[in-house]
Amino acid sequence: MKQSIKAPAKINLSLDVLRKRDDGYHEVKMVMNQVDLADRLDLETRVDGHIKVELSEGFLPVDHRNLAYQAAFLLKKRFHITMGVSIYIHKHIPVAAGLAGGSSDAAAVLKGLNELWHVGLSIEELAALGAEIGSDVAFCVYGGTALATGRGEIITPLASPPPCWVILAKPPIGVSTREVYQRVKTNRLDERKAASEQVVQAIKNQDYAEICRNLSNGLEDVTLSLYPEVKRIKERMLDSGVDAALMSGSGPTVFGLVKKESRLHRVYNGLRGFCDQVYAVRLISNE
Ligand SMILES: C[C@@](CO)(OP(=O)(O)O)[C@H](O)COP(=O)(O)OP(=O)(O)OC[C@H]1O[C@@H](n2ccc(N)nc2=O)[C@H](O)[C@@H]1O
Ligand SMILES: Nc1ncnc2c1ncn2[C@@H]1O[C@H](COP(=O)(O)OP(=O)(O)O)[C@@H](O)[C@H]1O
Repeated sequence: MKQSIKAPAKINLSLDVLRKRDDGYHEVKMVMNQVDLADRLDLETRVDGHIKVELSEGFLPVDHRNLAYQAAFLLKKRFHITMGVSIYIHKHIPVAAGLAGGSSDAAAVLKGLNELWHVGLSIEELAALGAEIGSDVAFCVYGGTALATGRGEIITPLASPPPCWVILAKPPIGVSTREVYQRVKTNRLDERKAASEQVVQAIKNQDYAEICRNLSNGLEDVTLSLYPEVKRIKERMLDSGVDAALMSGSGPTVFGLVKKESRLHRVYNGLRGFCDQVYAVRLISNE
């Protein structure tokens, strides 16, 4: 049995780092939204019980270090599945970019194998399993737009924001999420607490301008000071005429929101001369 499934990237419209926890993670509050830049995964069941991962490009491990492999392995072990799976990942999302490409691959495998292996788990159960793989996987299982709390694994679905274009610019560096969290200054956390609430409210009101005014990421200062080229891309993005710009997750991808399609080409072309990986995509709406 075969299945082809999309694994979309995400952006963080807000990311409040509330406090450091005793388990080493940080308590966060984030508004996340998927965008239509996606990997595609072809899954095919195997009777020999093995899990095999192949990739369209050669820079990622295909063994237990691959998050797609981990998802299949976890489901197989937890539910004593005898079948195996071949997973072919057509990689389109830049890696270690703050776009949750790996997490989304893991979520797609969980959802795909839940059907192909007839496991019969609910979305909540799949998200709980996903959280064992990484903090962003639960959101990727739900998809669309959501508020994420805890270490990012407690998901409350939200209405979709008003439609707009999203320009993504990814500088040619990889960022360690762990390092960025380690460098966040905890004494500045409380004053940022309100940003996600404002974004949630603006989404409820379908107020695009208010969403733009409240974009905020508590990890941005850390990555911008470590990598000045990310700061330059954000400045360039703002100069090019986007409505608002912010770094996604731990970076280094910077995204800009653009309402008017007539402005999109100018923004896109302005950034293309400056950065090799630029994408013009849309927000994905909740079904
Ligand atoms: C920053 C965010 C925002 O959406 O995304 P990315 O930049 O990775 O896309 C996430 O919080 C990243 O989630 P994810 O990439 O799944 O992180 P994990 O694998 O769970 O954790 C990697 C490391 O980041 C740190 N970490 C992660 C999540 C969290 N709430 N607090 C943390 O301190 C921990 O040191 C952990 O060891
Ligand atoms: N299928 C996968 N796709 C992308 N990255 C993966 C995958 N499996 C494991 N990884 C590892 O996960 C880490 C985070 O990747 P990714 O999810 O793309 O970035 P981010 O967490 O910044 O959004 C990378 O260091 C990468 O080596």
